[in-house]
Order: sequence, then structure tokens, then C-alpha cells
Amino acid sequence: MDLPPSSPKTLSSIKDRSFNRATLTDDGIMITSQGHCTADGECGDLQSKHFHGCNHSTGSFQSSPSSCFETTSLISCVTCLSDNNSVEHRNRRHSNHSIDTAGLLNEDLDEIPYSSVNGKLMVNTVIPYGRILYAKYLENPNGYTDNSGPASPNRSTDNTPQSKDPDAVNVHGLQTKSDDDLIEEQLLNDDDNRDTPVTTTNAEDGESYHLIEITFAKPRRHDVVPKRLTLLISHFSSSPETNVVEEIMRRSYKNAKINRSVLVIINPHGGQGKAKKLFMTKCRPILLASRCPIEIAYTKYGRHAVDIAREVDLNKYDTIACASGDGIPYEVINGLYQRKDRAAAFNKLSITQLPCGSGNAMSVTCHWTSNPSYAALSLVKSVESRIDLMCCSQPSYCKEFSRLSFLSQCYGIIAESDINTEFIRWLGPTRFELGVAFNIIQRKKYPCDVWVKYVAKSKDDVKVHYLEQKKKTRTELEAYFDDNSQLEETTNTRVSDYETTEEDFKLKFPLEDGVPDDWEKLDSSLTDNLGIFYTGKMPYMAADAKFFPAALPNDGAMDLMVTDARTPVTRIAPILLALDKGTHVLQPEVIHTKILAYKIIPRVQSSLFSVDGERFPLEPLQVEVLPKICKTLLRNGTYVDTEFETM
Ligand SMILES: Nc1ncnc2c1ncn2[C@@H]1O[C@H](COP(=O)(O)OP(=O)(O)OP(=O)(O)O)[C@@H](O)[C@H]1O
Repeated sequence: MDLPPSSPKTLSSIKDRSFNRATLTDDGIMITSQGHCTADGECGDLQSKHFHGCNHSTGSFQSSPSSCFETTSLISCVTCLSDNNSVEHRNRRHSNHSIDTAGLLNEDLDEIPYSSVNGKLMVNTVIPYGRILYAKYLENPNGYTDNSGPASPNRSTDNTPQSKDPDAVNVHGLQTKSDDDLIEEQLLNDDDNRDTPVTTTNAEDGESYHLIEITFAKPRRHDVVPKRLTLLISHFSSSPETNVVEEIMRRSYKNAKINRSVLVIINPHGGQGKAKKLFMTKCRPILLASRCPIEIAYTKYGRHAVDIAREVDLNKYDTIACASGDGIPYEVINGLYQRKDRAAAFNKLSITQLPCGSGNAMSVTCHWTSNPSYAALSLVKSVESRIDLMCCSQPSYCKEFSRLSFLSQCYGIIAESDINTEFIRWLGPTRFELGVAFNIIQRKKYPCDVWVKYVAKSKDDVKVHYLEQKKKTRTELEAYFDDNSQLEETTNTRVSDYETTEEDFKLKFPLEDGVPDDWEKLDSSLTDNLGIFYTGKMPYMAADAKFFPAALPNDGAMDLMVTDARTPVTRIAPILLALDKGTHVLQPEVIHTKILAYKIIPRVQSSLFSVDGERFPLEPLQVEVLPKICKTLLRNGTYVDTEFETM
């Protein structure tokens, strides 16, 4: 620690008067009074000095310093941004919202008056714990600074990171020490102050204040960016021993792991070549500000992520974050599956996505956003949760390894539109919609035979199953969140979680055993004229395509949707147009059920299957659910609300 040992001070100290005072509330850190200007015209809030060039000789609050205390009294919406703390409240508030293209709820941006024109934080402003990334004690703070800016006054110039080749990678594709590591080291070195309280006593009321720097995620345009803020924080506690910084961190990471160690896998070709830039500019600042140790691996060839996951050192990471589309999480899951210690791998690592590709269904579903910076915030704040996977077997590969699918399998119109339009990849997501429209107009049909093992057959049964499972999950989550007093101090997460064993990977319905007697065959008049066959485990297949609104993380079932190619275009068009709302599953022309397993035997000469967006061969395909096999990070412990309940 480079600061001198501190002795208690009083608030009559001129310097201390320059900082905003704040206190801890249930929802966040609330500004209780604004800092004064010092005798020499300096203000503790650097935004005034560095970003607005505030000159206090002309500033309005200097002429009447006390007016700040009286005139600004805005109570901001805290629970709206407090991602961790109130699942119920959040779901209630936002039940009528859908995700917009930036993945933001616009009200979030507008409701928090973080700073007024003169750079001061308004009294009663609350910085929600859900937005706080880090806190530490401070003795010589410089106030409100921009972490993402080039010249941070809080940083020693000696420590300025040296620029090295950011693409330098070792044999495993892991990045060698570069500017990322140096910035990370610098941030970690900053931690010296974390445990050392600097106490200041208010001579007037005897209350104890601590000079604390917090780093929080602040909305800026469509993103969140890390910002630092220095506050004099008082905390009323029965115990004088209370470490306020530890308390802030505990509340800020209530159901999440602090300092999650992350292996980031970047597909440099993902998102039409934008993945690396998106990660570096939008996600990395949030992860670093949260003091997450990160290592980066770049994929150098197709399916490289399978190899990386197969060889990854389980002891080094808690999370694999795929800065990519949905293709890389699919590969990571399959790489882990091919390991000898796969149960240990799935128990140790959470697989998540930072949405930097063209298809980002996992992030939309799990982080409730397709915005990379918000997804990074969700990554550091989310609850580790179990999800079901689907195990796919076909004759050509299942003797070696079956394939795990986390998202979907499809055959027919959707599969062809997804895969056979790759040659117009430059069109982005539009290529998929064009492909669907083209195939529907042609009324292309895809004959096949299908057998299923039902969990909920009729649409009414599906609703009942959904409501029951949702209620069960809600009860479990409430118990989980209430159980915080029993959390392990160091990790802030519950230790006794569900554990996968090798037994869980054993298939109940191996391909070679044929179709079991209790499976039902779908009506041949339908399957002879099949248009779409689509199974899924996540509600969103893209930001605006809520294909499976009844999908749940671990209900032990996958959703199946089937359509008949003979359905008139005048009926199928409105069905497809209802995809953004998810109400297509209610239409009589759409079959929607919940199943545990299925077998499909195609009866066409040339076509394909698409599994999680990957091309699979045109062979019999048998799939079953592997319950709770994989760990991921879910915002508030749930998938994004699809409003299926009220449909
Ligand atoms: N360096 C590389 N060279 C070639 N292919 C790669 C490379 N890295 C990854 N890939 C492949 O790119 C595919 C797509 O990856 P990803 O899902 O991240 O991208 P995307 O932007 O969403 O694209 P898509 O539209 O194909 O889904 C994967 O099959 C992966 O194996």
C-alpha cells in the first residue's frame, strides 16, 4: 500500500468537504449530500474539472454552495437497475417490455441522474448494487474519472501499459502477456487499499465516514461503461468492526462470484469480422473494472474452440465466455463433452456468451440482451445456473462421440434457410428471413417420419407444464437468494450446488436400441408434407425471433414446433410475422409440444439438419434431453421473460 497510515479525521477538514457524502441503503449507495468546493475553488468531483472544465468562479453552485443540498432532491429508480436484488420486482416492472435492438430498456438510461450539469451527483441519487463493479478504500482520491478514457488521473503515468501485439498467442491460442495483462495487473495492484479503511469522523454528529472509491457501470449512449467515483460513505452498523468496502462488495455481488476468472474465446471472424473489436471496446472494460482475471484465446481455424475446450486447464478458470455468435459456445460445450473428466469440467466451468457474432441467441436468452457491454455486466453479476442440453446421435459420428446441442435442431424450411444461405452471409440476419420467405413461397415440403416421447402433448398441457416448472424455479430461486447468510465468504456463492456425474451423460435411448414402445409416431399425413421441424431449449433464436416462448432452462424437456407445408401462404405469413412476439405457437396451424426425446428419419434426397446453426448430415437423427448437465450464467437466475404465461 502506498498510502500513509491514516488517522481519523473530521469533516471540518477542508479536503474531505469536497466529496459527496453517501450511505448504504438496501438497494444501493445513496448520495446524502453534495461536496462543497474548497477554499481554492477545487471540487472533489473530477467530472467538473476534467470533462466539463468547470470554473467555479462562474459555476452556479459556487455562488450558493448550500443550494445544492436543498434544490436537488430526485429519487432515482434503483430497483430497475438493481439486477441482483429483486427478481420479483424486476419481473413485475418489466413484464411488459420486450428487448429492443440494443438490448436496453430505454427507461434504464433515462432514470438515473448520475450527474447534474455542473458535474455533481444529486442528493438521493442511488447507485444500485447491481451496477457496482468494485469498491476500495482511498486516501488520496481524485474523484469522478472515466476509466475508459485515455488519461485517467487516478493512474500513475509510470504504470502506463506498454502496447504489445494484442494478437500474440501461444500454442494453445491463448494470448501471451500484452496490454490486456498490463492493464489488468495495474488494476489488480490498485487493490492494495481494498482492506484498509480510512475512517473520517464527522465532528458535528460523531458519525464515521470512509473515503471509498467505487467503480460502477454507467449508461452511455447504447452501452454501459465503467466510471469511478469517490465518496465519503457512512454506514450504520451495530458492529464498529464492519468493513464497509467488504459490505459494498458483498451486496454488489449478492448471488454472483466475485473476481470470476474468465477464459474469453474470440472468433475473429464472428459478427462479420467485428467480434474482436466489440469485445475489446465494449466487454473488456467492464470485466477489467470488475477485477475479473481474463485470458484471451483467438480461434484460428474452424472448430478450434472444440480443441481449446478439450484441453483447457479446469483449475484456471470459472467461466468460458465466447465472444462470438452461437457457434463457439456449441463448440466449447462439445469440447468439454469429449474430455475424460467431463463431469468435472461441466461442474467447474460456466459457459456463457458475449454477443459478438451474428447469431446471439444465448446472450439474448441468458443475459437478456444482445448488447455486448450489458452482457459483460450481466456476466459479472449473474447467477450460476444449470441448464439442460440435448444429445444428438446420427450413424456417421455417434460411435465416436454424440453431439451436444444447447440451442436447437431443425429440418425443413428453417434448416435450409439457416445453412443454405451462407453464401449471402454479407447480408447479415436478413439472409435467414429471405431464405424462409423463398422456401415458403415455393411451398417446399420435407417428408420424414418422426417419433416422440412426450412430456406435455397438447397446448394446454404445455401451459400447465410451463406454469408448474416456472413456479418451482421461482420457489427455488427465492430460497437460493434468501440463503445468502449461508454463502461462503470468499466466493459469495452457494457451495452446495447441483453436481453432474458421469452417470448423467449416459443415454437413456441410444440410437442402436431403436425406437422405444412408449414413443408416439407423428401423423404421417403431416410428416409427409412437413414444412418446419424445429426443436429448441432456449426461447430466443435471435434478438427478434421468440421461436420457443415456453422454453425453460432446466425443465427436463425440449420444445417442438411443426408446421405443414400445405398451410396456405396467407396463413403462414402472419404466423411468421408473430415470431417476434412468440404468439405463433398458439396458432392452430402450428403444432407445439414438450418432449423428452425424438427420432426423425428424413425421406428426401438432398437436404440437411441444422444443429445450433451448424450443418449436420441428412441421416436419421435421435435426440434426448440431458437434464441440468451444463452450467451457465443467467441474469437473475432465469431466462429472459417471454410473457408466455399471459399469452
Ligand atoms: N479462425 C477461423 N477460421 C475459420 N472459421 C472459424 C474460425 N474461428 C471460428 N470459426 C468458425 O466460425 C463459425 C461461426 O462462428 P460464430 O457463431 O462465432 O460466428 P457468427 O458471427 O455468429 O457466424 P454465423 O453467422 O456463422 O453464426 C464456427 O463454425 C467456427 O468453427
